[in-house]
Amino acid sequence: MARFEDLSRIPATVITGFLGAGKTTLIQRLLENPAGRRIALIINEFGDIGMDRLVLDRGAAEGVSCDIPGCRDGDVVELANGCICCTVADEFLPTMQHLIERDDPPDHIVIETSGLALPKPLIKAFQWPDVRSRVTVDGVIAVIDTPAVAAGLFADDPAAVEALRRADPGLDHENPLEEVFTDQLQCADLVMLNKADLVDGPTMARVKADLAPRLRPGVSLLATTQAEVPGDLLLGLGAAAEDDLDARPSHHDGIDNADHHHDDFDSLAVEIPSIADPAALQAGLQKVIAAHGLLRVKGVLDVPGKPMRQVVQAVGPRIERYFDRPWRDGEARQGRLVAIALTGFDRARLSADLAALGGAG
Ligand SMILES: Nc1nc2c(ncn2[C@@H]2O[C@H](COP(=O)(O)OP(=O)(O)OP(=O)(O)O)[C@@H](O)[C@H]2O)c(=O)[nH]1
Repeated sequence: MARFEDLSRIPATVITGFLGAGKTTLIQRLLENPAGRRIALIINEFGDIGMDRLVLDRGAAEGVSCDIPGCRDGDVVELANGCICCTVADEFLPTMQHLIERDDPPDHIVIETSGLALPKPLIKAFQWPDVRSRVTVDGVIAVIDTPAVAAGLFADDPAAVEALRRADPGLDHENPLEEVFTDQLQCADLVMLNKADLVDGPTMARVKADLAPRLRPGVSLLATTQAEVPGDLLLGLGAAAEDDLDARPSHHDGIDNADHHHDDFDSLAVEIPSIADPAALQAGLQKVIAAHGLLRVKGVLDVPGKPMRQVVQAVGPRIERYFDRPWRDGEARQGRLVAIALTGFDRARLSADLAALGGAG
């Protein structure tokens, strides 16, 4: 792949990847080690609730900055109205325009798409004349949850998928997870096989061998743990993806964005009272995740007597908890959990089950 810096335009890196694959982790790495670049970040959330801000916004004013060294006021912009590809005109383009017209424009723009977003409509937005003259898509990075892929989470009936693929990569899959996953793979300039620590060597080799034929020619697969990768490798790919859209097939080529299938997924948030025993909550959450088939849970907890808030992260059945930062002065110590699942779950029951976890601790 040609590497060049088009100095007349600001490079933008689009980070895609299914829910919980490690996109936010990658962004933390990039912001901590920006390789000398001033990076502006656009975050896109699924649903109304800014979940990633929970992780990234660790200290500063709401949604405008974070406390990672080098991150300036206004460098983090959050688009919280659902799928970025549906809000391009209303939210994304004005945000881009604002960033590039600043007196001190960033050296690089990083866009984290929601784990359920199809990347191609977003890249198409870079063809918008005002944006195209000032910004180029330097590269599309797909972050992959390797253990989830190894466990077959995204697989439809393999024979049917294979037949579809041979016939037309733009055809719908039966499984909406597979559909999002395939679109993200086919749009990528670089694929990170993240969570390498959770699979053994032969499994990683198998996933690599399975995915390689599904990528566009020349796209590399990179095994990573905690999205650890040199910033220089990610930023500066020089892909100019907006000029190359036809080579990136999508399930929704030729389909009006308004029609696309984000209604396959839904989110729900509940407030959780102070929790003295987060381990008990975790055990309960494990059961709720299994009972409702939740794809992703993220949130914060208030543990009485602790100055720090506790973050809860669940990707499928795997749950992580850690204290990330002190509650701020004047900040309500309010716990909350956000869950994402395939549409069709019993909202009332899930809501009750999650709320009941508040009694667990
Ligand atoms: N074991 C392991 N855990 C990881 C790795 N990378 C990320 N995680 C964990 O996986 C969870 C999800 O990571 P995120 O970076 O929030 O994932 P994301 O893609 O931004 O998730 P969404 O915002 O839901 O789309 C967190 O608990 C991370 O700590 C890794 O390489 N190994």
